[in-house]
Parts: sequence; C-alpha cells; structure tokens
Amino acid sequence: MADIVWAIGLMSGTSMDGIDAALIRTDGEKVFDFGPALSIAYEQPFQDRIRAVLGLRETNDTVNALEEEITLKHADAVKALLEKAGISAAEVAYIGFHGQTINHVPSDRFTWQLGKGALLARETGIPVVYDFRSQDVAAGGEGAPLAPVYHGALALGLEKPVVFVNIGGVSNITYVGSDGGLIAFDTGPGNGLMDDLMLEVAGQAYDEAGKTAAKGQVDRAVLSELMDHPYFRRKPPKSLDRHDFSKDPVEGLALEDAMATLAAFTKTAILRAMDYLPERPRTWLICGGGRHNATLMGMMRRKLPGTVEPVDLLGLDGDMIEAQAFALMAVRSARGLPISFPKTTNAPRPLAGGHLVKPDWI
Ligand SMILES: Nc1ncnc2c1ncn2[C@@H]1O[C@H](COP(=O)(O)OP(=O)(O)OP(=O)(O)O)[C@@H](O)[C@H]1O
Ligand SMILES: CC(=O)N[C@H]1[C@@H]2OC[C@@H](O2)[C@@H](O)[C@@H]1O[C@H](C)C(=O)O
Repeated sequence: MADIVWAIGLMSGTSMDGIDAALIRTDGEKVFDFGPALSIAYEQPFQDRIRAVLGLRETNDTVNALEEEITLKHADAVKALLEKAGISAAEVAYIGFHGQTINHVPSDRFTWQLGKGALLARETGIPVVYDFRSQDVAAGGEGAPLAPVYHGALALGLEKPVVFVNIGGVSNITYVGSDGGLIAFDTGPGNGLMDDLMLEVAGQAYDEAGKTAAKGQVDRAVLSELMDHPYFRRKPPKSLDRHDFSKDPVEGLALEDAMATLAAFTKTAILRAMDYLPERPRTWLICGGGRHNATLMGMMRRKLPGTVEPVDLLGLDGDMIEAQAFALMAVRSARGLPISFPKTTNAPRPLAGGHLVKPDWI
C-alpha cells in the first residue's frame, strides 16, 4: 500500500469570496482522516481587484502583483491551518494549490488559474502541486470539473447511484454509478448570477439563506428564456466559465422575483442534467455555498427525484469538499495517478495533471 500522508488542499473558487484550506490524510485513493479546515475571506476591495482581471488572456504588471498577493494570502492560510492543527510543515507531504481562475475557455485550450506554486513552496516549506487544469485542457479536455475523483473516493461506502452536486459560483455534478463509474460536468449557473444581482441592487454579497428569493415568485417566461441556452443542449462532458450566463433576462423584474427566478434557474439546470445520466440517482448530496440557500434547497427537494440532502449529513463539511479534493489530487498528481478522465473532463485518456515544486528546488 502506498504511503498515507497528510496533505493540505487550498481552493479559492469562482465566487471569489476567499480561500478554503483543509487537511486530510490520504494515500491518493481513500481518505483516512479529516483534519481541521478554515476559510480566509477576501475583503471586498480585493474581490474587486480580481473581478477587474477576469477574462484576461495575458499577464501584465497588475496581474503579476495580484497573483503574488493571492499566493501570499494562501501562505497565510496554510500557516493558520498548521497552527489550528497543531502540526509542523514537515509533517505535511503536499499542498494542492488550485489558485484563482480568472479565465476558462477550454474550446481555445485555454484556462488560467492565478497562483505562484514556487512562491507558495518557499513561503511554507512544503512541496506544492499547482496548475491542475492546464494539462487536461492542452490535451483537448474541458479542464473541469476535477473534484469528481474526490467525490468518487467519498462514495466508496455509499449506496449508488449517488450524485454529488457542488453549488459554488457555477454548479457541477458528479454521478457515481452502481459500478462506481464517474460521470461529471458543470450543470449551469450556481450562485454567481444571484450574487451579482444582490451586490448590484442591494449592496449585499449574497442572498442570506435565500430570504430575498423566498419572498418572490418565479417568472416562468423568463425562466424559459434563461433555459433556452445552447449549453443545455450540449452533451457532457462540458464545463463553464463564470460569465457564460447572463442575468439580463431578469433585469425588468422586482428584486425578489428576479432572485426567485435565478434560484429556479440553478435548480432547473441541475434537473436538466438528468437527461445525461444513465440511471436515476437515489440520493443528491449537496456541497458548496449554495446549500446554505434554503429557498434553492427547497426548490431542489421538490423537483429532484430521491433524497436531496446537504453532504454534511454524512459527517462531512460541505464547505470544504473542494479544498479537500485538491489535497487528494496533490497526492495523486505527485504519485502519477490520474485526476481527470474521459467521462469527467473529456480527457482523451486518464490524465495526471498538476506541476510539483519542492521548496529545496528553488
Ligand atoms: N448563508 C448563506 N446563505 C446563502 N448563500 C450562501 C450562504 N453562504 C454562502 N452562500 C453562497 O455560497 C457562495 C460561495 O460558495 P462556494 O464557496 O461554494 O463557492 P466557490 O467555491 O467560490 O465556487 P466554485 O465552486 O464555483 O469554484 C456565496 O457566494 C454565496 O452565494
Ligand atoms: C475553471 C474552474 O475553475 N472551474 C470551477 C468552477 O467552480 C465550479 C465549477 O466551475 C467547476 O468546474 C470548477 O471547480 C471545481 C472545484 C472542480 O473543478 O471540480
């Protein structure tokens, strides 16, 4: 059996709300222990600086300075996590450093996550695996979603078919079939459009517990218009950039109705994903910040077949699944095990992505 090691996963997602950091003990196949986890929030001005570079294709001084700051914030998250766990850097075999996605256009074989792996290794003294998506995209894959290999590990003891649904800025699902086979893809919007509207109209980062949406009515005509997007007719594997959908169709609605309609959009896109699954799932395990939106959770419970529950019901921390996933992927990458597959990213064959950099190489 391969060595079981402690690894730290770091994720700063498309919501741009901050960094999640989590420790797990793993051999790259299974999770043997869950260590502590924590989040570091990005202040609104820092989020605005990230927003300002979204969609760029080339670096410049501004991007370079931002990338360095993002990396140093990740180093702070690692230091805080080690302190919380009461362990030293020497006891951690790898850090999986996702970085901040600022542009994702797999059709152009282009994806870009800001994060300087060598700087993080030097700052923390821990080997770092970073740039997880480039190899997949270069080989013609979607470069996302990558968490499915971790969902597959979590599903080892569960009754199948089971679906993991991650509702972050964008939503993605991993279907684990009766035979343990994985099918994964981005389903459509997550919280991104809802967050944008709340910020624009109410000056709030998100719709706390979905309270604004709860007061509104879904506008069926607008929902149909939103669902009439070519992405939903595309067969998976497929992935999205945060800005692939527009909230323009809800613009004329009252805020409450607009939020209800956007929540219904996220739910309906997840429901539509069933068209591409070979069997009806029995259980939907919801991860990511969207599970805190009670209105969205209620809509999913009413429409999806089987049970819809936050993944926390299994004793997991639903806010930390993606961070933990990159800890597992760091170990897999360093050991040459694949992290993406033909049915999760459209990779031509199972691929081990990521680059390893060790502090003593610098
Ligand atoms: N209490 C809450 N009530 C309602 N929504 C919430 C709450 N807490 C978090 N959220 C939503 O969850 C979002 C953050 O989710 P998460 O951290 O899973 O996203 P992410 O990891 O950045 O995105 P992605 O998975 O797309 O990379 C927030 O922007 C917000 O919309
Ligand atoms: C390019 C990119 O950063 N994609 C993210 C994003 O956020 C959710 C969804 O879109 C997913 O495809 C992916 O992240 C998760 C961690 C993944 O790769 O599984």
